[in-house]
Order: sequence, then C-alpha cells, then structure tokens
Amino acid sequence: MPRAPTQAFSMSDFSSCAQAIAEHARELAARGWMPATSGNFSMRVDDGHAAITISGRDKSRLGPDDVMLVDLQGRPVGSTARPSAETGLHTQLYRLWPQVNAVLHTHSRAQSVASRLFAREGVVRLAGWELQKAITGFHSHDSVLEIPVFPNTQHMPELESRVAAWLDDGRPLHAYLIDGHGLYAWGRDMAEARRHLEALDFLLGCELDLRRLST
Ligand SMILES: CSCCC(=O)C(=O)COP(=O)(O)O
Ligand SMILES: [Zn+2]
Repeated sequence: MPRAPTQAFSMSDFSSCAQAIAEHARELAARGWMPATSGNFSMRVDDGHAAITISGRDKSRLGPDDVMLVDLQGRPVGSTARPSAETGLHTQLYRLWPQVNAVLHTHSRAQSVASRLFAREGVVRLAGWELQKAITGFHSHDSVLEIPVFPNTQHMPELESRVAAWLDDGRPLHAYLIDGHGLYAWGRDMAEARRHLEALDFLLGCELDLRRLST
C-alpha cells in the first residue's frame, strides 16, 4: 500500500516540480552528464515534501511520470515506486536549509575524474577563476571556493554524516563531490542550482586541464 500523505500537499506544485525536473534532466543528460541512468534531481514541493527522480530511470528520456513525492525523511508518499537510492542526501539538504529548493546530482566526466584526483586531499580549492562568481555569495575571482570530496559509500547515512561533520567544523558548504561518483549542487531554485552545477563542472574541467598542461 502506498503511504498516504500525512500532510496536505498541492498536486499542482508537485506537477510543476516534476515537469521542471524532467526538462532539466533531459537537457543535462544530453550533455553526457547523466550516463547509464546515473544522477538524480529533486525539488522541494513544500515544507514537508520533495519531488525526486525514481531510482534507475533513464535521465535522457525522463518525463514527469519518472518523478515521485517523498517526505523530508525520504519516505515515499502516495507511491509504491522506489525513490532515488541517494534520496537521503537530497532530503538532508532540505532539512538543513529552508532556503534550498532544488538539488541536482550528476556524473559528468569532469566531475568523476576530479573527484578521484582530489580525493586524497579531500577538497578541491578553486581560486582565481572569474566563474567562481556564479556561486551565490562569491563576488570576486579573488576568493577561495572549497568543494569537499567525500569518500564514496553505498550507505547514505555515512555520507550524510560526512556532510554534517564538514558543517560542524564551521566550513561553508556550497556543493560537494563524492569520490569516483559525482557532484551534488543545490540552490534556492532550479535556476540557481543549475547555475551552480554548470559553473562547478566548468571549473573542475579547467582544473583538470591545468594539471594536464603542467605535466
Ligand atoms: C547506475 S548509476 C549508480 C547510482 C547513482 O550513482 C545514481 O546517481 C543514480 O541512482 P538513482 O537511484 O537515483 O537512479
Ligand atoms: Zn550518483
């Protein structure tokens, strides 16, 4: 039996989130950032719910029917489908920050390679790039933007603990990489989340190019 909503939600809000998720997923999959069903997208529907991609769906053909509702503990609401295996990482961000309304996770080549290259240091330090200004709160190339790289695991609570520990250390968190896996970025709305994701993918690609050119 699908879990019935314990709290009312607007079907039309869910539908517009599902539509937006599907459109953005197809666009980014067309760039090769979500190969072989990888990646997952979500949007906050209201204070208690998020719309998130169903696990294992082909993101290059994603439609609104490939998106389902969960509560902010990641439990399915009104559906027997299985939400993304990484749902816990999305709902953690919604619980942490009320201003976060969209979370995007992709597996581009630059993200995957950079995650491996910087895993030992545990962080990518971006400095001197004009495009850092695409990240909300950054107003100059003359700043340092730290993107942590967390070890990969199939156990989402472990990753959630890594995120919590980073924040407990008082370090700002704008996005994160998972080693050998991909990138998580988010924003106040889909446009901001996508700008963050695109900027970071570009900057990670530049860092990789610099290393290739300096060997
Ligand atoms: C075949 S991709 C491996 C799982 C993954 O990392 C991912 O992003 C997709 O998982 P989901 O359950 O959201 O389809
Ligand atoms: Zn993934």
